[in-house]
Amino acid sequence: MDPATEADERRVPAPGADGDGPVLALRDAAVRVGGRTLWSGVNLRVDAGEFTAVLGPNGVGKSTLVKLVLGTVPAAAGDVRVLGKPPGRANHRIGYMPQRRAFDTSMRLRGTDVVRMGLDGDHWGVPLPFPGPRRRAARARVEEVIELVGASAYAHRPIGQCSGGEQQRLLIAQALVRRPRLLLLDEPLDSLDLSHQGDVAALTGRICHREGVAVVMVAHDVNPILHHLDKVVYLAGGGSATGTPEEVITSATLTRLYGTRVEVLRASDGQLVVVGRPETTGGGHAAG
Ligand SMILES: Nc1ncnc2c1ncn2[C@@H]1O[C@H](COP(=O)(O)OP(=O)(O)OP(=O)(O)O)[C@@H](O)[C@H]1O
Repeated sequence: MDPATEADERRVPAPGADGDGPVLALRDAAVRVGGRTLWSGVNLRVDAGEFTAVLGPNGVGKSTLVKLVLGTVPAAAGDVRVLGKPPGRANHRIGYMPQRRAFDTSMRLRGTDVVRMGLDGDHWGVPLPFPGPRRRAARARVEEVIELVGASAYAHRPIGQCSGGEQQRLLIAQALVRRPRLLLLDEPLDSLDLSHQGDVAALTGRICHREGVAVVMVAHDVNPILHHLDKVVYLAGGGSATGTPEEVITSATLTRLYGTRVEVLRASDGQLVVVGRPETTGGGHAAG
């Protein structure tokens, strides 16, 4: 970590302590990629300690919303603020876990090395030559965050030998190691079995609500995270709906967004099933 970054981190106030401004605010935002508008009119406010899901069908532009927040895709319209600044200016306070990161079974890097990379930035696998006290502080923070995500038992193993769920926990630890105020997770539940989905969802909910980190998670299926969520932004048909899951995942709202009759059913175990979405080929589909 360079000295400027370290100084920045010392200045990082407790969540909510630097005024009442939102961690993330989109007002009438739109994005264009490859010459076409993916979505427009998106409004979203995320505060410290709030867990928000970005939902919608494949290819609608969920990952692009994350890239907009990171400043790697520009807004075509509207206003976007991240910790009060234009996108890209506060990235050192954002923990980002991109979509579909998997490690080859032959990968020799240990889990602790992968977490440590969150501190070392671009120096993949080559720890920076920190002087003694900073090296000790870095090591302590890596251990702390590994404990926070419950990965102590396997963090010293080569990451290629960890299961998908274990790897996801270590990647969340990597995203958390610099004490971000905003955590952006792009489909972290993808390719996990149901039990691991539940574990990672609960872990994310705990980090968000107990540590005060704002979380924005792209999800294909809302059900594993439903009970932890404060808010959803549902993208479909070039538009969006934002609100609590109960407000947004309804037959009326999704019918309006998709422009065709869509029905939301609630199973006896509380799971949501969306029937009749345009890309749905079978009898039903988990909500998301
Ligand atoms: N740089 C680019 N140039 C052209 N098209 C792009 C670019 N980036 C993304 N797209 C297209 O924009 C659309 C939205 O992509 P995005 O990855 O945001 O969707 P998504 O909702 O996250 O999809 P999925 O659920 O399948 O991951 C896709 O059709 C994609 O091919």
